[in-house]
Parts: sequence; structure tokens; C-alpha cells
Amino acid sequence: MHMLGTKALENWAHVRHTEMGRMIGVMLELSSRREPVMLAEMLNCAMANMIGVVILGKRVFESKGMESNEFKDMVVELMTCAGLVNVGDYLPALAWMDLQGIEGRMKKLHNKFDHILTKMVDDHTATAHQRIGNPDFLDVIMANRDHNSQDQSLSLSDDNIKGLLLNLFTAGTDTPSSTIEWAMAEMLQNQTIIKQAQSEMDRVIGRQRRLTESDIPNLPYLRAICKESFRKHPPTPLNIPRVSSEACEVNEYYIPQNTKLLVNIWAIGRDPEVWKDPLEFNPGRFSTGRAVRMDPRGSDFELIPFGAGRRMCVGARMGVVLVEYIVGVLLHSFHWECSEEIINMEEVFGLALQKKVPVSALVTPRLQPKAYVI
Ligand code: HEM
Repeated sequence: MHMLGTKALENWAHVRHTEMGRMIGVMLELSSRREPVMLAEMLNCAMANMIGVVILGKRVFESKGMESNEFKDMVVELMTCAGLVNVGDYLPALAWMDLQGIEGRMKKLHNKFDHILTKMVDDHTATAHQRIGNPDFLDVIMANRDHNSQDQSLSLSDDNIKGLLLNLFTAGTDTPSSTIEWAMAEMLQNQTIIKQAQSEMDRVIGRQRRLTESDIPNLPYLRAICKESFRKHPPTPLNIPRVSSEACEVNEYYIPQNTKLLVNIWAIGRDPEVWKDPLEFNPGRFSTGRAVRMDPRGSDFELIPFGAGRRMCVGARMGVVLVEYIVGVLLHSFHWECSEEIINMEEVFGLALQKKVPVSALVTPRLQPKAYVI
């Protein structure tokens, strides 16, 4: 609730605003040198910092540089390995051989993450006295550590805490940034969409100031763009694998107990029986009829990028806000052009759906200079 509830989301809006201010500042610098913007790297860094400030009370990465690159690579490696079919899972007698080397890669990665997370927890412990009376998310969690908690049934081990941090940083950075990157890749190939979004923004906001989250309800075309990206490029294409705890029947299919189940979110979003011309990126499909009210947060089963039901994404509300706000700021603040002739739209399969070739684009400012000052 401290981080993902409705009230908390509103309270932390200033963090997202500041972080986006930094990001567009860096983009402005790149634009003045006519250097391309590598979107994925910058988005991951911004996203990790937004989460870092809420959880740890501080940014975790600089806007560019080795460390943020390495973190992004680690998250991508985690998502890729987690999506691989591991022979040992299906033939347990062979598991010890780790034939594809997946377990080895995961262990190596685990050590790297453990190093970063241990440092985060240790730094936080060392500065706890500075936050007495004003605890942040991690302080609240750490108050329930084994040796602190009054109620042992609620106590958390250091591993639990590091696992929670890892979950939030990995589940919360790559997913919105990949949805945004795909949206921008689609639009870079179709300037008409960019122009339509920008003219809506100019009408509603003007060019004197930056877009804020409170503008979003007045920008239906921007919201349609984001829904279209969630439909065509859901960042977790096969959801997170689930296991049936008891035998059941779904749509006349009998599912035995302990069956591993995957929900193909990607195929649902491209089902030609539901979506006309499903391979076309057409935000306009969300501007008319029933689709206008379609909500990607689990209530309309044709569009479930966050899953649905009790175990759906805990960060769905934050995910929608991040995607709508960031796509909005990017489109409102800059003119966009491809730095390559053709945009490669190939996907790399994993737990998360990455672009094989990251988006690289040239931008030029379109707002009054004072709008770029943080
Ligand atoms: C575009 C944004 C996002 C998308 C599309 C997305 C999608 C998903 C999906 C499909 C799941 C699995 C749900 C299921 O099993 O039914 C999930 C789980 C989860 N998400 Fe998100 N997510 C997004 C953003 C976020 C954010 C911003 C956070 C938090 C900061 C977050 C935290 C989590 C966590 C903690 C889980 C549970 C992981 C687990 O079960 O181990 N997500 N997300």
C-alpha cells in the first residue's frame, strides 16, 4: 500500500515528475549534439530510480553510464533465462547435468543481484537513524525482520527482504520500459500517430509547460496509444507460469492437478476473432464503441497485459500510470525521427518480450525552453 495503492501513487507523482525531468534533460543534451537516444537504457534507468526513491528513499542509478547498463543487462538476462524451456524441469533425472547451462547462468546472475541487494540493505541499515519518525518502504519492511518483529508469524528473513526488493525492481522496471519502447518503435514507423497525439496535447496542454499526470484523463488518444501497445506488445507474453492446485475444468477442458499452465496473453491480443487487422498498430481501434471503455487492468479478458484475477500483477495501477505518463512526456516534449532507415521489429522470446534491436531515435525539442528546466 505504501508504494502501489491509489493514494501512494498520487503521493509519489512528484518522484516520477522529477525523474522524467532528468531524463528529458539528458535527451535535450543529446539532441543538441544530434546524437541518437537509446531509449531502453534510459527508460530502465528512470524506472529503477523511480522505484528506488519510493523504496529506499534514493535514486539507484545515474542517467547514463556503466552501472545502469549493467543493471538493465542483468534484468534482461533474468527475464530471458526465466523464459527458457529447461530440459531438467521435464526430465528431473537429467536436471543435475544442467544440459543447457541455464542453472549455471541463473546462479551466476543470482550472485550479482545478491551483491547489489546486500549493499542496498546494508546502506539502508546504516542510515536508518536519519529517518526516525519518517520511515520509508524498506524501513517498514525491515521492522518486521526476524529479530525485530513482535509477531513471529509476520517476521521476514534477510533473504525474504532481498527477494521482495528483487521482485519489485525486476518486475517493475523491464515491463513498463518494454511497453513504452515498443509503442515508440511502432509510432516511429507511423508519424501520423505521433502528429495526432501531439496535436491533442497542444490543444489540451500547449507548449509552455511539460505534461503532468493530471493531464492524462484529458488525453484520450494518448491512452488509446498505450492500450494498443499493451495489446500488441504485452511485456510478459505467456504470463507467469501457474500450477493447478487441484483438478478443474475450464471451457470444457479437463485440467489435472499439478499441471503447469501458461496463459498466452500475446495471442489473446492478436486474436483475429476479437481484433480487426490485429497486426496493425492502430490506436484508433480504442477510440470508438465498447473498446473506449476497455480497461487493461484485468476486467476485460480481451486485453489482459497484467493478467487477471487474484494473482494478477500487483503493480498494474502503477504500470498503467508509468506507461501513459512517460509515453505522453516523450511525445509532447520532442519531435521524433528514426536514426536508422528501417526499424527492426523482431522480438526476443523470454519471460519478458524484448526488442531484438533496441530503438535508437533522433529527437528535437518542441516545447518552450523553460519547460525543460527541472
Ligand atoms: C507495463 C507494466 C507491467 C505489466 C504489463 C506487468 C505485468 C505483469 C504480469 C502479467 C504479471 C503476472 C500476473 C499473473 O501471474 O497473473 C505480473 C506480476 C507482478 N508484477 Fe507486474 N507488470 C507491470 C508493472 C509492474 C510494476 C510497476 C510493478 C511494481 C513496482 C510490478 C510488480 C509485479 C509483481 C511484484 C508481480 C508478482 C511477481 C511474482 O508473482 O513473483 N509490475 N506483472
